[in-house]
Amino acid sequence: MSQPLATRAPAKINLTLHVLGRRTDGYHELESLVAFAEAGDELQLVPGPGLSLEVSGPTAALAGNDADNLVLKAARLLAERVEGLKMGAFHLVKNLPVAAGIGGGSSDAAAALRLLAELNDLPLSHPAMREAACLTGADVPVCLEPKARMMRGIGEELGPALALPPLLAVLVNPRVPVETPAVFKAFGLQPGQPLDAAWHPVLEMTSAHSLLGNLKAARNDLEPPALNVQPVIGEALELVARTEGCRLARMSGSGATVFGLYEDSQSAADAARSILGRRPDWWVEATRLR
Ligand SMILES: C[C@](O)(CO)[C@H](O)COP(=O)(O)OP(=O)(O)OC[C@H]1O[C@@H](n2ccc(N)nc2=O)[C@H](O)[C@@H]1O
Ligand SMILES: Nc1ncnc2c1ncn2[C@@H]1O[C@H](COP(=O)(O)OP(=O)(O)OP(=O)(O)O)[C@@H](O)[C@H]1O
Repeated sequence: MSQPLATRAPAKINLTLHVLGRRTDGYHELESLVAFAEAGDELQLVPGPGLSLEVSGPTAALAGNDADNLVLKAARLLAERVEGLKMGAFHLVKNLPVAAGIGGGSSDAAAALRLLAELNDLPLSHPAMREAACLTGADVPVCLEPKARMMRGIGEELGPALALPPLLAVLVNPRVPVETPAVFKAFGLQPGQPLDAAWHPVLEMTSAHSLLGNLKAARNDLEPPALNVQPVIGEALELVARTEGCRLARMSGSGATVFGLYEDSQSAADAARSILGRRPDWWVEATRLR
């Protein structure tokens, strides 16, 4: 039997997210500074005939039918574009909350593409790889090489990888799923409607302190509509903002996950402990962002 290949599918965090308008096809033009956490799912591929998926882990039951899993969708889309693509049996260990604004399914799909690239000696920059990523979902391209960068368009325009200063975060999810289309709908733009919301920062990467200054001047435009869809997000934001040493509390993606940023790992660890003390049933992770 061939050796299994393995990779981690880290949570995606939208440090900023500005909506620039709605295209006539209904999708929204975005501008987002994206980073990645240490927390994530784990994906393994045992090379062999055919394509299959087994899912286990704490949040496996919430991820829907295996047949509809984005891991299989991405693999099929790549197989349609690369003749004789070698595949195999995927095993996904699902740790991340589902429908949580941290791109769990997208990161899993991107991880599947990375493993197939490795197995087939394909570069990640191969056009078939990029196409399969875009067609799987808007957040998949940025997850393909999970490093901090600017993301534009509907998610397909990626800036160069950025070396972030140490950013210590706490991720908090109230374990309430929030569906992305419902939040975009609540944002309320008509197809074809532009918005004047561009954010062209000169990112200050020399220290966490200076980058935090940039981040504070930005927003997540999906926060107000997500709060309408799921008011518990407001509670999570308040709880995080009130922790000792919290420099910024914001929602990621379309929610409901909220992150707090801290200048040192002790403050982040203390904040995570304090939030979990108050909400023992919530998902809370202290993590560095890259
Ligand atoms: C909000 C973000 O998480 C920010 O990173 C992403 O834009 C969402 O990415 P995603 O979940 O991978 O999105 P998809 O699965 O491709 O699309 C789900 C739905 O979200 C809406 N959608 C998504 C991305 C985008 N730029 N504009 C949209 O309007 C569309 O209604 C679409 O039907
Ligand atoms: N591998 C997967 N992990 C999680 N959900 C999956 C997966 N494959 C398909 N799904 C489906 O995708 C939907 C969105 O789940 P996901 O966790 O990716 O959302 P999200 O974190 O809000 O994503 P995003 O931040 O990209 O909007 C769920 O309703 C789920 O049924």
